[in-house]
Amino acid sequence: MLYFLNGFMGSGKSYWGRRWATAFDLEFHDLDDVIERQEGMTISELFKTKGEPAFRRIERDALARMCSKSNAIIACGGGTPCFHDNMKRMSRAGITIWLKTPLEALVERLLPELGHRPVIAHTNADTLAGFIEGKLAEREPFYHRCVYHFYTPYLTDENFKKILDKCKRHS
Ligand SMILES: Nc1ncnc2c1ncn2[C@@H]1O[C@H](COP(=O)(O)OP(=O)(O)OP(=O)(O)O)[C@@H](O)[C@H]1O
Ligand SMILES: O=C(O)C1=C[C@@H](O)[C@@H](O)[C@H](O)C1
Ligand SMILES: [Mg+2]
Repeated sequence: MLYFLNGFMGSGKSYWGRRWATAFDLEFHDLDDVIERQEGMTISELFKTKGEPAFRRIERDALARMCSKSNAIIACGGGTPCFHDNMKRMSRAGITIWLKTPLEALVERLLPELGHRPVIAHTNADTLAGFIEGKLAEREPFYHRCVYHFYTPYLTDENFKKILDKCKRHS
């Protein structure tokens, strides 16, 4: 089975994905890392040199390739479910999970990282929270389409294990 972790930047997709893959013996793929390796540049450089629409096409194609894997956790990019037919594709290929994180935690985690995240690079300590709030309003309808919603302050390994066990019972 394939498990797709979705959610806003800084919600912990890479953190939990890596951790659960190790704990439950699954492959782990981080879509942003896959793209950076393939393109030979960072996501920030990709946004600068090719622009966001080109990045979104590269992201769509990388996701499509991930969908042919099995027994893996895929940590998606923060915008992945919001572009092209990515949400539909993930829903068809496996289990979609939304990692929902409070605004305050996102601000605290993202503030030191502005330089590595092109979507928020233009913000600062005064404008980041407002910008995230607006983006979340835009993106939550997509995240809501995930089958499972995990509120990250209370998240444990056991939450993911329950999904794994359910999938095993149904396979
Ligand atoms: N439960 C947690 N405990 C401690 N640190 C955490 C936890 N969840 C996330 N973090 C930390 O918060 C930061 C952001 O998490 P992470 O990089 O996993 O987010 P992401 O959802 O993959 O973001 P992006 O979409 O930008 O790739 C990292 O420094 C990570 O180590
Ligand atoms: O939220 C977003 O749109 C993004 C999140 C990151 O994971 C990267 O995929 C990229 O920086 C875009
Ligand atoms: Mg990540």
